[in-house]
Amino acid sequence: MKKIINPRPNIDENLIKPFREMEDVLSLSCVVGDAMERNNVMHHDMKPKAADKKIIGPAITVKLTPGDIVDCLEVFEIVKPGDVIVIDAFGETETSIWGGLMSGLARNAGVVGAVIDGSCRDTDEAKMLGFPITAKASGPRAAHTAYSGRKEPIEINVPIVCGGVLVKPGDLIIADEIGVAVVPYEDLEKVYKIAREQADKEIAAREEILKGATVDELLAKFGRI
Ligand SMILES: O=C([O-])CC(=O)C(=O)O
Ligand SMILES: [Mg+2]
Repeated sequence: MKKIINPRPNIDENLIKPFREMEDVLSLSCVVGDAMERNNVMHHDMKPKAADKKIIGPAITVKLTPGDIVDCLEVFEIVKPGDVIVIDAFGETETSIWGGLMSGLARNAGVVGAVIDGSCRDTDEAKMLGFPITAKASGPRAAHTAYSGRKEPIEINVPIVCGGVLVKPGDLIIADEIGVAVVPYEDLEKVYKIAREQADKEIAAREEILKGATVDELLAKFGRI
């Protein structure tokens, strides 16, 4: 059975940290998506299913196999604190490939969230643990792994498609209650600059609106709404 387990890529935390510091920015997935000309935004049905917490961190990717999807237990040996586990389960919504015990293992490893193009379960447990999961669906039926003992076929740290977007190992994931934006690793510096500028303009515009500014006044001052 196919099994590819690539090491974690080298990730410069200095490129990730400024995004982590944007945690309090409202509509963060929108702001970061805008900074990429509204590209690299996952499908709208990728939504939080567990803890009410933003997910910001570099992707450790998992690619499963349609028709034989397994739990990605080996990923816990590779992840580092701050990572996000991103799983391509081919949009399969009837078989969950992530559960509460896995959320606990991920949390213990310092993983800041899971993003799943597929289904998860035990979301009550993940909420109790404070572990955020963004997924397409949730439901009780799980993969065969616990019965079969098989942990393959699986590929870890290969390029995947998740929520319709290409995700390479090390790309930055920004997931909030609105959705998920993916910043390619090589674009981090450029996208951060644009996103920070937009966030600052929005903070200023929000204040003006609270004071009663009109559309024309806002356009004159900020160039856009
Ligand atoms: O049994 C599974 O497939 C996963 C699960 O429920 C858990 O991690 O708690
Ligand atoms: Mg469980």
